[in-house]
This record gives sequence, structure tokens and C-alpha cells, in this order.
Amino acid sequence: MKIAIMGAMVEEITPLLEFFGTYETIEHAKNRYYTTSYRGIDLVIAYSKIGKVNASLTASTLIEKFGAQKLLFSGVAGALNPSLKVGDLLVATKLAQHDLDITAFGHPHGYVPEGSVYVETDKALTELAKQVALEQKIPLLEGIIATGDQFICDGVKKEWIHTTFNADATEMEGASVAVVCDALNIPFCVLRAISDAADMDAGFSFDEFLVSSAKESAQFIIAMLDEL
Ligand SMILES: CCCCCCN(CO)Cc1c[nH]c2c(N)ncnc12
Repeated sequence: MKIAIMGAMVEEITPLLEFFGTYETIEHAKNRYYTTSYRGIDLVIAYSKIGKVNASLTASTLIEKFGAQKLLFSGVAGALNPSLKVGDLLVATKLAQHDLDITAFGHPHGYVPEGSVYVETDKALTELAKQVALEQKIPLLEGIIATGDQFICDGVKKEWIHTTFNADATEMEGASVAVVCDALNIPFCVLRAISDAADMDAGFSFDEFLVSSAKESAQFIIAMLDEL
């Protein structure tokens, strides 16, 4: 079994590389891919750099070039659901692109022809995440993620995304990873720890909590591997 673990930022995968300790590094298409093995599972780890385009390239490469058979995304996100606080963990049930807009032609936000507003994550992986959360007595919210090529730090935009997509959190890579994995028929899950509230203080909060929240998400992913 070969599993990809993907993040967007180096801070999101550093905790993983530190945990696994030894790994090969392969440079490809201006990205670095780290290969290792853990409990008989081949792992390929990478961070894409920020945004949907970077994430699509890395997700595609992890699957097409490195042969990943499942993809786990680990990182941080901004909360849209008021009950989500910094440090809370969210596993996505489905993801949408909040900045994909051809509403001029009567289509809903996030929709283009031959596509769909939402892409659903793999149910078995999401159930596994919930199982691990139960066992470890870690609160885990199941919810909707809205992805876009913008760092959301404004209450008005925050509310618009929350309402338009009924989304619980926002980030900049998940939905593009979803489109790639769905098209290539690779089971995937997206796990995010909250780093901010996507409001006017989001920048400061993100700076303060990126490392700790990224570590939390990474540690949870490792716990999932132990049960895969
Ligand atoms: C140098 C700054 C890099 C910001 C990257 C943020 N990531 C993108 O995936 C997650 C994220 C955390 N909070 C967010 C927010 N409020 N809006 C969008 N994305 C996010």
C-alpha cells in the first residue's frame, strides 16, 4: 500500500518528517517529495506550496508519478462555523471552490459544466478519522470546507462563504486536491486544524497558531496511519 500525505506549507509537513526521521528526498517540478515507510506502508510526503494550482500539481504528481493509492491532506484552516475554535480539528465530508464563479451564466457559485459544486471525500477514511478521534478522546468535527485562492481575513467575505456553501472552514488547497483525487479515483481525506477565525484578526492568529495547529493535524494523521 502506498499512501501520500500532503500539506500546503512546510510547517504542515515538518512534524511528519520529524516523526518519521529518515526519508529519501526527490526533487520534481519545483517540489520536493519525501519517501519513507512506516509499519509496512510506503509513504510519500510533500507540501505543495499555497493555493489551488500548486495543490493540483502536487496531488496529481503524488498519484501519477509516485503511485499513491490513497491521499491524506493535513494542514490548518480558518474557521467559518462559530463553534470552531483555534486548535479544533475538522475532517471534511465534502469540499467546494468558493472563488469559482460563472454565475453570469446562471450557474451556482463553485460550479462549472461537467463538474459539481461539491466533491465528497472517501467515506471509509472519514470514518477512520472519527474512529481514531473516539479512541483518542479528541473532539473532531465533520464538516464542509470551502477552498479558494484567497486568505480570508474579513468578516463580510467570511459570512458570504459560510452562507453560500454552508461551509465550516476555509482554506486554499483542499477542493483542488478533491477534484484531482476524484478524477483519478484515489480515496482521499482532508484533515485541518483551525488556526484562525477568517476575520480581521486572522493574520495575527494564523502567525501565532500555524505551527501548533499544523502539529496537531499531523499528529492526528499519524494516529490514522496506525489504524490503516
Ligand atoms: C503566508 C500565509 C499563508 C496562508 C495559507 C493559509 N492556509 C491555506 O490553505 C490555510 C488557512 C488558514 N487560515 C486561512 C484563512 N483564513 N483563509 C484561507 N486559508 C487559510
